[in-house]
Amino acid sequence: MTATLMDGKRVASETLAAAEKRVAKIKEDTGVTPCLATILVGADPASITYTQMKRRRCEGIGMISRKVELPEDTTTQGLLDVVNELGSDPSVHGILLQHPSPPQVDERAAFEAIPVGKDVDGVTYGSFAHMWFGEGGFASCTPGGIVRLLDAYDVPIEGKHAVVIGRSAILGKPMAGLLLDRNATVTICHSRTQNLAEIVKQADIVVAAVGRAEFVKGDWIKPGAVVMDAGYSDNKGDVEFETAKEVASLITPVPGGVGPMTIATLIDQTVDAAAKQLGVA
Ligand SMILES: Nc1nc2c(c(=O)[nH]1)N[C@@H](CN(C=O)c1ccc(C(=O)N[C@@H](CCC(=O)O)C(=O)O)cc1)CN2
Repeated sequence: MTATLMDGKRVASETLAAAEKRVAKIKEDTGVTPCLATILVGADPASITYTQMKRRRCEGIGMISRKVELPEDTTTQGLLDVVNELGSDPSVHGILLQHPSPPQVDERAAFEAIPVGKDVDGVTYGSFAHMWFGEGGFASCTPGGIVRLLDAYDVPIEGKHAVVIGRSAILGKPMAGLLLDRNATVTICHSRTQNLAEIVKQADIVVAAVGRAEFVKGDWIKPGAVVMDAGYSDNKGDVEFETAKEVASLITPVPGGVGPMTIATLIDQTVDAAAKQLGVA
């Protein structure tokens, strides 16, 4: 069997096309243009690329992108001042703080300064709690994008065994919560899990979010399983793609799979936030 590739680029551009129509309608109804503020602290090359991509996608669908770039030596208080100002600015509907921040910054404190209604990146305790309790709220963007991609390919989730490899706050943990909310039976594994290969072998849906290139081997995959690869380091996935694609039924490539869905989800959630704040939801 050779797997069908899940085209995240195509699904992301469909999501953005639908968001563009909603942006035009919001402008027509309210005279206000939805705005996402992106905050980048320091000059990590990958983070520069990702924030540029986010801003371009915003502008490409007629939204305003407010660019905030802070120096590498920014203090926690300096960052909090910026986040608080954006949080109380009614012309800003969503706030994204690019992760990772430099080590001297208390990134958690900065995330928590984002008002939940503007947390379109789904990084605050409040957003996580809403999601975990199945009460909606903004999803962390990569897990949210993965669920959207599964839906776009009509992958059944309910009752299926989903194995999530990775337990980070913006990836593995929210991924497990979103799949649980869709009635999957979820197992969370990580780099210290014993018998990892045997557990992955039982999965109908595998989400690789461990942050290590080609960590998940093709011979761990059950024939016919759906493989979602959330890895993004140096355009290499967390799954050994060449061997896994011979066993899986559906698989995401890197690049062109989950990555584009992360950004499309961020933009779509910003449009949701703007509509809600402007009373046209
Ligand atoms: N505040 C956040 N920080 C980070 C997040 C996040 O969701 N919120 N996720 C990652 C990085 N990331 C977004 O920020 C991200 C990574 C990769 C891609 C992507 O589209 N990759 C492309 C290839 C990119 C290229 O051509 O260079 C792909 O997979 O096709 C989007 C977003 C960490 N930080």
